[in-house]
Amino acid sequence: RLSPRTDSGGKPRGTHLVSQSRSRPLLSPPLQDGCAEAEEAAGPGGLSLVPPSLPEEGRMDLNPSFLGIALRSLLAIDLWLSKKLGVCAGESSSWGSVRPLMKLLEISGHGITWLLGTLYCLCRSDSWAGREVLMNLLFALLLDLLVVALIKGLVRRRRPAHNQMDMFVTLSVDKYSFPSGHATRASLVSRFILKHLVLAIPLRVLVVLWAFILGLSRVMLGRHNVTDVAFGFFLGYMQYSIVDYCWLSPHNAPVLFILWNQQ
Ligand SMILES: CC(C)=CCC/C(C)=C/CC/C(C)=C/COP(=O)(O)O
Repeated sequence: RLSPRTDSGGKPRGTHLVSQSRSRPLLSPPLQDGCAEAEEAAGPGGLSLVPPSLPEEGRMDLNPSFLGIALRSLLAIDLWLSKKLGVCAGESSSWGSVRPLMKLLEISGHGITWLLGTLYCLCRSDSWAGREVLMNLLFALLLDLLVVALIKGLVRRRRPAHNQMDMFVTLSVDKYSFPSGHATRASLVSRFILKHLVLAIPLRVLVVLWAFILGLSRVMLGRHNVTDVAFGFFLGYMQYSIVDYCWLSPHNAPVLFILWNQQ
């Protein structure tokens, strides 16, 4: 049933759907007391104009904002595309045979791999310059874990239904999918490497390719929706700017470097 939406002065502002049934609403929560009269006034099952006494919960807006429509459309496209691209989500999926390779890629971008690798290199490093870069990489990785955990805990977006939760070592917030921690790490680390390591062009291309394929593999494995990965890339890129801005050096963080030197 359609009824006019009114402002506080009783002037019509838009149109709402009102539930047909009082006991079991079709599109909205149960109608409250004030709505009963509105239903009576509407008569049996027709299009009608009712008085402005409907509570907000009993209405469904039929003229949402442009932003609302755009966001809903984006979400629908995101879910549709993510499902289509989730070709390695299970062994029986169309690309199920490449799943082990995708899981290998997953480990290459895992937090533990990068933390342990950086700590190992830090222990082996015998130059101040090397130690400075690695100390900042460690800081970047920890910052990334913290930021991603905070956002995942706040947003609480569920992982896609077709995902199998068989990931290598996860934190409790990793049951959520927005943003992709692998994507943030991939873009943060690759930007870091490109800035601080002197590499030949083919190796630089390989670093960018690794980050891109790692992001894509998250969707192909069914771990994430496309928007989780896209936002993850953006977030990781921005996180590097924070690391660059707060760059730790023996001048601004002498204690850190002296302590490490005594290990
Ligand atoms: C120091 C410390 C808290 C280490 C924890 C390392 C760890 C277990 C990180 C989890 C990495 C992970 C599985 C992230 C999830 O990635 P998504 O791409 O699936 O969001």
